[in-house]
Amino acid sequence: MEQIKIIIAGPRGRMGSEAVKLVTNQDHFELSAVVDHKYDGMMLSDLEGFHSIHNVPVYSNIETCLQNVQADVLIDLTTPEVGMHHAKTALAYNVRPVVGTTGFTTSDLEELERICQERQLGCIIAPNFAIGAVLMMKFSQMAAKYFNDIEIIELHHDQKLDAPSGTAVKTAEMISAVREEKSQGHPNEKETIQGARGATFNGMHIHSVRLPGLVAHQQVLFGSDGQTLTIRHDSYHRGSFMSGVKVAVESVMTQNTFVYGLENILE
Ligand SMILES: NC(=O)c1ccc[n+]([C@@H]2O[C@H](COP(=O)([O-])OP(=O)(O)OC[C@H]3O[C@@H](n4cnc5c(N)ncnc54)[C@H](O)[C@@H]3O)[C@@H](O)[C@H]2O)c1
Ligand SMILES: O=C(O)C1=N[C@H](C(=O)O)CCC1
Repeated sequence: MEQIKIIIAGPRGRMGSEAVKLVTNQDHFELSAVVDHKYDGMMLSDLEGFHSIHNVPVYSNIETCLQNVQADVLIDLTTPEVGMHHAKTALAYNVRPVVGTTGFTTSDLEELERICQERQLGCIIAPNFAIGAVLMMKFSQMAAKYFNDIEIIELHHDQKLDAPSGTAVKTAEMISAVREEKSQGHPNEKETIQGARGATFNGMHIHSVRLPGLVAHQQVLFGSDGQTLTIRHDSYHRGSFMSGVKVAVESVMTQNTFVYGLENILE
C-alpha cells in the first residue's frame, strides 16, 4: 500500500493522542509532524507521553508546518475555530483534511465544500468516527420513515465544549432528509423552566447530557401509537473512533470532493 504522510493537529488531546498511536502503529502511515498551540520548535519525543516517537517536529503554526513538511493528509482534532482555519490552510497547500473536530456551522461546511470544488481536492468531515455510531445514524434514518415523532438524547463527558454534539446534529440532518416535517408535542406546550424541551431541529428535540464518567453516547427515541423504538450507541473509550479515522485517511487519498459524514465512504 502507498505510504501516506500525515500531520496531526491537537496531538496532546484525548482524541489526538489516540490518533498519534494509530498513525505510528500503521506501516503505511507516516507521522510527518504535529501541530500544537504550545511547544513550537520541539520534537514530539520531548513531550510527556510521546518519548518513544522520534523524528516528528512540533509546529504551533499550521502555515509554517505546511511550508516545511511534505504531507498528504491533515488529521484535525482540536476546536471548531482552529479546525476550520487548519482545514482551509491545508487545502490551500494541497493537503487533504480529515476532520473529527465538531461544532462547525452550516456556513463553515458550505465554505469548505466550495474550496474543495475549486481545488478538486478531497476533505472528510466526520462528526463521529465510530462505525457503530454511523450505523446508529443510518438505522435512525431508516426508522424515521415509519416513525416521525423523534427525540434525540446525546450524552457526553463534561469536558465537551460543543452542544448539541456533532453526532446529534448529523443524526437530525439525516432524519430530516426523509422525515415528513412535523412540530412535535402539544401545540400549547409551555416550558416552565427554560430549556426543558431541549433544542429544536426541524420540529425534533435534542437533549444534551454532560457528566464525568461518560465518553460518547446517543439514543434516538421514536414514538408512535402504543409503541416506542430506541436506537442507542455507546463509545466506552476513544479507541472506538480509530478504525474510522484509519478508513477516512485511506479514503480521502482517492477523493476529489467534500465528504460530510463517514456513512458516505463506508461500503
Ligand atoms: N469525530 C469523532 O469521532 C470525535 C470523537 C471525539 C471527539 N471529537 C471532537 O474532536 C475534538 C477534540 O476532542 P478532544 O476530546 O480530543 O478534545 P481535547 O480538548 O482533549 O483536545 C483538543 C486539543 O486541541 C489542542 N488545540 C487547541 N488549540 C490548538 C491549536 N491552535 N493548534 C493545535 N492544537 C490546538 C489542545 O491543546 C488539545 O490538546 C472536539 O471537537 C470533539 O468534539 C470527535
Ligand atoms: O468527545 C467528544 O467530544 C465527541 N464528539 C463527537 C460529537 O460531537 O458528536 C463525537 C463523539 C465524541
